[in-house]
Amino acid sequence: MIYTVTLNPSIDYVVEVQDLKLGTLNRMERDLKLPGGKGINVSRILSRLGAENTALGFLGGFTGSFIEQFLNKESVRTDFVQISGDTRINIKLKHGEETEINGLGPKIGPDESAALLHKLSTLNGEDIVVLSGSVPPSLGAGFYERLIAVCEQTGARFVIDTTGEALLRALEHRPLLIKPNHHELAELFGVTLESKEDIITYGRKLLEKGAQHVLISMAGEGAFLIAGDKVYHANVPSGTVRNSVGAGDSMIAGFVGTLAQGGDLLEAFRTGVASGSATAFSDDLATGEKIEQLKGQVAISQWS
Ligand SMILES: Nc1ncnc2c1ncn2[C@@H]1O[C@H](COP(=O)(O)OP(=O)(O)O)[C@@H](O)[C@H]1O
Ligand SMILES: O=P(O)(O)OC[C@H]1O[C@](O)(COP(=O)(O)O)[C@@H](O)[C@@H]1O
Repeated sequence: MIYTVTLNPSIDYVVEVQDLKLGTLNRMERDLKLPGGKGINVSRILSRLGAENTALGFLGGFTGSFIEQFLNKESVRTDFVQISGDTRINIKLKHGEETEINGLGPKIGPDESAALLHKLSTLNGEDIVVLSGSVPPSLGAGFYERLIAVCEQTGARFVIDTTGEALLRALEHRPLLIKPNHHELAELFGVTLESKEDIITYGRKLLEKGAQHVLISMAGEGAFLIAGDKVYHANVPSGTVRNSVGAGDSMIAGFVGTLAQGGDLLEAFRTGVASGSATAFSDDLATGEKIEQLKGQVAISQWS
């Protein structure tokens, strides 16, 4: 079973405004309320791809109820720890470009965090845990390491989608997969990446530091998969971008979901890229049909 962990879920409030003017009244062209948070996005796509999974994490307040009800309507299995605080709202402002304003998230108490750790302690070596998204400040930056320690005790493999120090610290625990985009890769090493060769050089360093598989996504520029001594490149299908929120999570879901269902590495890479692009071309996350439709347009070549 795949378990996604969203420590800091969100209602993604997608708002479209023409000619945004700060400091004055603007009226929305359209708005959309969606369940969000990286792990939840992963679970929604996994379910649409037919990959069995359970969404874990923290939910609370009226915002948490909205998310739980939305996921249940989509038959996404959930087992969230109910908390006293309100789950946050993240604003996704579309005004020609995309501006995101993400909330900090609610306070998580010690009993609440202990309840999540207990849920993870019941897993086993057949399971995959996807740790994804920001950590609410009250849990502390080291909380991902506590979750990883539980995975190591149970034998569950883990995927982590976070950035900076938390990602670097996770590498020595041999994550099954990490997926920084090329900007996050540059920030990780404090360098400017001038070429695709630079991206590969630094992507390989993540493998040397312990990651078993490294996906480097580059938005509309395609993606690299680095595994063992091989590097593969995929182009992205053509299409019109409608909402790229959740594209990275969709890519992770496509990759992990395919592996979990017995697909090989390149099939997983293909499905991951198709899932990311299909979401970018959708208002909400991609449907399974749209992902299948785009898979045929993903060309993969061995880079080295
Ligand atoms: N503009 C785009 N055109 C086509 N596909 C896209 C676009 N933006 C994202 N995608 C797809 O989503 C994947 C992940 O997107 P990216 O923006 O790199 O991740 P993240 O959301 O983690 O930053 C890409 O590899 C690609 O498959
Ligand atoms: O676009 P991505 O990176 O795939 O993730 C989008 C998700 O991440 C979020 O922006 C949350 O990100 P953080 O957890 O890093 O705050 C959600 O609002 C949204 O659903």
